Amino acid sequence: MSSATFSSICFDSGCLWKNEVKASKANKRNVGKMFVKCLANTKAQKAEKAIRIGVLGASGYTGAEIIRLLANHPHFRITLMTADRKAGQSIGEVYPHLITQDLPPMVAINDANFSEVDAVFCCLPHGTTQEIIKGLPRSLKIVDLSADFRLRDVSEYEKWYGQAHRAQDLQKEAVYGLTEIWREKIKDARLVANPGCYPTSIQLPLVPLLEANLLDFRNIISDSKSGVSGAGRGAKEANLYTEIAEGIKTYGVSGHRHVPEIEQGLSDVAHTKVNVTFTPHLMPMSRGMLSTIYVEMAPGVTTEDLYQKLKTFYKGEEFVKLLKKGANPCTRDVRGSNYCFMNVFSNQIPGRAIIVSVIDNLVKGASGQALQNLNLMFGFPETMATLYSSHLLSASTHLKEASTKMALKTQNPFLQGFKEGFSQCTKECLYSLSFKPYGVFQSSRHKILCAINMSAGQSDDPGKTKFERLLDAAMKLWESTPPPVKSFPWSRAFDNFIQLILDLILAVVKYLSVPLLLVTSLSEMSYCAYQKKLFLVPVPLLIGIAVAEVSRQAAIELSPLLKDAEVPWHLIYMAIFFTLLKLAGPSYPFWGRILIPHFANGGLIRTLWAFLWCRRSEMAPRN
Ligand SMILES: NC(=O)C1=CN([C@@H]2O[C@H](COP(=O)(O)OP(=O)(O)OC[C@H]3O[C@@H](n4cnc5c(N)ncnc54)[C@H](OP(=O)(O)O)[C@@H]3O)[C@@H](O)[C@H]2O)C=CC1
Ligand SMILES: CC(=O)N[C@@H](CCC(=O)OP(=O)(O)O)C(=O)O
Repeated sequence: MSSATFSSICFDSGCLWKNEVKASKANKRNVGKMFVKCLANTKAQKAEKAIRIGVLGASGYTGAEIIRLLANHPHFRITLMTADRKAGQSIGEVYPHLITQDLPPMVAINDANFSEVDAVFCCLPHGTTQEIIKGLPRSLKIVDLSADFRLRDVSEYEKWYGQAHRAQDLQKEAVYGLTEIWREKIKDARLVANPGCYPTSIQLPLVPLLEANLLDFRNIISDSKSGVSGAGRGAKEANLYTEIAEGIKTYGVSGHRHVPEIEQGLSDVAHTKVNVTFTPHLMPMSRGMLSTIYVEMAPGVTTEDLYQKLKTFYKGEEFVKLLKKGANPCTRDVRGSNYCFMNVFSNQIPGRAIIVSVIDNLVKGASGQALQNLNLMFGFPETMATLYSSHLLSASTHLKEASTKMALKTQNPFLQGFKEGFSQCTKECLYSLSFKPYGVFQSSRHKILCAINMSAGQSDDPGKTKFERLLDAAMKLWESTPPPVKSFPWSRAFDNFIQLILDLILAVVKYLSVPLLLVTSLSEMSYCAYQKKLFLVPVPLLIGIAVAEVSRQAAIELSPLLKDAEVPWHLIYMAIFFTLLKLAGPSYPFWGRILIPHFANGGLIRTLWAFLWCRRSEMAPRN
């Protein structure tokens, strides 16, 4: 059951995109030689710069999710994929929804050439993973999705996983990858142990509360439910459709191997041994996870305190959202996305509260969080290729803050790209983010189409039938259009249009900035002349040029990627700084007015020179 359902969901979300790609392939054949050559060059340039990724266990569920997400990543390129039973097959044979991706065939792990990769996602069964990771070159960055490096105490590992740990040295090096909690450590890690899905859904709401001493750490109960894909794709009798459908069951009631992981994570932040009663349930659904957590509050603490704590703790987090009060988190709303939605409820028993969290076990519970982590390890924004608003229609009904953000993201792909690029660069400007309007638009459109398709296919929302009819009508209209209209490269034309507008803006800024700078400097010089200090002007001017040059070099030294970045954020910040300094000119005291505007002019001259004239323009369309 699980595999069939899973594949069909993946196919649902991928099929429109597949048609898009098919269409664009057909279009490509129609464009002139020059354009093809230009595209080929761009592709080659991109390939040259890309970070090469290996997906070990690509034929499994989490491997397939990594591949789906990486399709939208501007810097990671899959160059190696391994499988066991399915070695030798292409990814399209194993997962039809991934058929359009241009990827190498899967090879057996023993045939893998690890010199072809810079980093790996290890999506292998626990136990197997330790041996394999032990044999990998030390130059590789690794995100391990299995449980093999999650428990610091190797005797605990042996107790719960039934075998001795065979890579104890590596265990010491591993950093636990619950991104929102340990992101500073993850940034510097070489080996990240990605958390289990249940531990993710339980720790995300509890960590802030335990850290702030708001809970009684001896009295935590989590009743958690998982979709069947949590058990992997391997055939097991217990996971047959007939065994799962129309029923719910508990398993691992007296002890599940995620208990020590959850207790380790919670004890770390509570600074005392935390015990948890944890009961997992298997649900008749292919993906999704819900944890209902019963807690005893510390004396004097109220449900409102818990709500406010979570609200402040996760303020500004892209992937962890506290719902508005009273709203029930639902697995369907996070399906296919990297979100964790949560809420806090009061209980009629005084001193007790109930917390509910939901994730998609394959995304935030596995591959999405893994990609969030590898992004961090390479200094990229966590949201790169992980932003995927999954359930367009129902999410907005009760998600106050997140919904507006999501709506903005899905309805205005250009704004989404801009926001993603700008805010992340502001936050993490160590590395430049490729601000590629083409790629942003195309990948966002892919996301929208997937989201629309998923919503239309799976939603119980009343708007569904109306929406489906609308979609049908649009499809029919499209079908009846004459072939020349259909084969016209609409998407590329639109992309070119956007690029043209951006080029125009840049040209205007470029040629307007010179006269503006000249005119304003003249007025500043006339003030100096009036005060009989004109002879001093070259001094601050030259100092300004020198300071700008040193700052520019320092920024490139700190982050070499800035040199070839498509958006030179360091120069933009410098230009803003010098402009503000200059604008304040008339309000400076006497000597300030004589010296500072000319210093700013010097800085601006050097910055604009570097930005507008010296930089190689790489704004070429993404393939
Ligand atoms: N599923 C989930 O929700 C989550 C899973 N995880 C963890 O992630 C890891 C992968 O899980 P998942 O993708 O679900 O598992 P799957 O069973 O779906 O996939 C396992 C993958 O590993 C390959 N494989 C199996 N045995 C070997 C071996 N001896 N040597 C080399 N490759 C092998 C399989 O190849 P082939 O198919 O060709 O046999 C397949 O590609 C597991 O450790 C799991 O515990 C973590 C969080 C959530
Ligand atoms: C439904 C189901 O079987 N789920 C799995 C958990 C999946 C997961 O997170 O597993 P890892 O710890 O292995 O990474 C289980 O309970 O064992």
